[in-house]
Formats: sequence, C-alpha cells, structure tokens
Amino acid sequence: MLINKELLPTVDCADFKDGNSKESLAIGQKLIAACRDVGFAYLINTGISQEQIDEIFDWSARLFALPLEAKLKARHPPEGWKHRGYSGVGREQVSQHVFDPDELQAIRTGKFPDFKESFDLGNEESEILLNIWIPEEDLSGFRSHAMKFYNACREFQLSTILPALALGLDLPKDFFYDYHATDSNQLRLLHYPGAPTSVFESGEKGRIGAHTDFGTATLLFQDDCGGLEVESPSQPGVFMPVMPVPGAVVFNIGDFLMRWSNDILKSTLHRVRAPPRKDESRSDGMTKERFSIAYFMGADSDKTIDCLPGCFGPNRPKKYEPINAGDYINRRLNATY
Ligand SMILES: O=C(O)CCC(=O)C(=O)O
Ligand SMILES: [Fe+2]
Repeated sequence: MLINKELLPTVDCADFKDGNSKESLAIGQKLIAACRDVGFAYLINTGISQEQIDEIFDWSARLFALPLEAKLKARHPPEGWKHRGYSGVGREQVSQHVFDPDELQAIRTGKFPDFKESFDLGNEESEILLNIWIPEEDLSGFRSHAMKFYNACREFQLSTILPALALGLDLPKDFFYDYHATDSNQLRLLHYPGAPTSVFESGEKGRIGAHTDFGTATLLFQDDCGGLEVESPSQPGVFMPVMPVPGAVVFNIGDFLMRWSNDILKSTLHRVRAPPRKDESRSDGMTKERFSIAYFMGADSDKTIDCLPGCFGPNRPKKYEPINAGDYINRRLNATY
C-alpha cells in the first residue's frame, strides 16, 4: 500500500514570488503535475502563517461552542446556492454523481449521514450573496477576524495559485484572473462533533461522505485529528489517509476546473471518516471532535468558459460544451441542500 507521503506531492511555493522567474514556472509545472496525477497536493510556504491559521481555528472553536440559539441567529437560507451563514448538524448531505457503490448504498440506507456543522462566508462587497453574521454581542470580533483570514486566502489565490496554474498549463500568467475577478469564493468553517466511537463504526454517523468539490480549486486547513481520505489515483475505490502535516495546506481542484481542462486535470473523490483509533488501551470509547476550514475558489458567475487552450486538439476533441460558471455551480449547490 502506498504511504501517505507518496500519495500527495508537496509543492513548495516559497520561490514563486512575482511569478516571472524560471523557479515560478517550475512551481506551476509541479502543481499542474499534481492536479493531473492525483488532484491533490500539500502546499508549503504559502505565506499564510501558522499563527494566522491557529487564530482562525480558535475563532472557529469559539463559534461552534456557542449555544445553538446564538448560532441560529445567522441561519443559512433554505436555498442551497445561498452559501452563507450557519448550518446545523444534519442540514447538509453532500451528494455526488460518481459515488463509490458502497458509499451510495450507505447514504441510501441512511448510514454514515454527515455529522457536522458549518459556517460559510464570502466577499463582504458581494451584491448577490450577502454574508450572514452572528450578532457582534454574541461573538465580538469574529467578523473582522474571519474576513482577515478570508482575505489572506484570497491574496494567496491571486498571488500564487491562479498564476501557478496558468504557467503550469503553458498559458499567460494572468489567464485565470479574468475568470476570477469578482471574488466568488467561499470560506467554510467546519466542525465535526465528537461522539462515541461505536456510532461511527456502526455507520449510524459519518463525517463527510465521498464527494468531489464543485469549483475551481480548494485550500483545506485541518486540525491534528485526522480522518481526511482521498481516493487513490491507482486504485479506484481505495481511500488513502491524508494526514495533517504541520505547516502544510492541502490543495485540490474541483469539477469545474476538471471540465475546463477537458478532464486532463483530476477532481478527486475525498471524504472524512472518524480517525483510526490510535491507542486502544487509552481509548475512552469516544472519537474526538474535528475542526477544518476550507477556502473554495470559484469562477465569476457571469463568465462562460470553453475548453482551456492546449487541452484539446486533433487527438483530444473537446468533451464539453461551453458553460456559464454560475449555472454550473448553482446546479451543484442546489443538489446538496
Ligand atoms: O473537513 C475536511 O477535511 C474536508 C471538507 C471537505 O472536503 C469539503 O467541505 O468539501
Ligand atoms: Fe471537499
């Protein structure tokens, strides 16, 4: 069996700088190779400091520890595409066209239902999707700190991720900017509560079912609990643990970029299971809670995309019609809620 290190390539972003050097090109090429071969990578030296990450995890813990009535003051609207605010345990169940059959069966029979709560936010300037905040008096300071972290992710997306993807695909460095200009991104704080280990083992509860992400790409920050698993590129149906690595951010691409690339880049199935028991003799029969934070990068809803230059040709015809980014994402979001 592959060990974790071999499963996910590590891309060191330290030398990317302004994206104009041969080092930047090499980073882009390594990132694209990871997207093609695995769909996932560990990124290091992202410029988002461990201090900033620890700080937002502290805020997340404070938010989810609030009484339910306070969290419900920022309740997520019923429409799936309005991805803002608080969703309580059991509100959302991820759905997927390409399930592995066991997972599909499990969801159909009510097994491994997602046992999680989440809080979503995005660009404060958006006129289409307004953020929904818990009142300041219930969680003073959260709004400004959450936006600070959102902006740090956005800055990394603009300074490094989008140009690196473009360079790795042999496209002009600024190719993706035009499609990601209006900031249609989403920061999602996730909390998977603790529970008796037996309920996870029996399938009465799960954490997040196997799915692919919808958008362009995702940054995923996880605490030290473990449990994230990614489908092995060489063994479909086999899920490999993606251990938390201090200082590393998990990166993956979503279905939108896969389609855009004519399926050259892979949007890979992943899920969160209860972490394996570490030390049986000390187990108190409980699986501990887990926190994670995802930053989903999405294309502007008014942009229409056609197959990326270089991803089609006489031997590789275009597989898909052009599609409007907003239509595509909303169709997927409405299916989960
Ligand atoms: O919690 C995690 O580590 C994964 C979350 C995830 O895959 C998602 O929200 O799309
Ligand atoms: Fe995901």
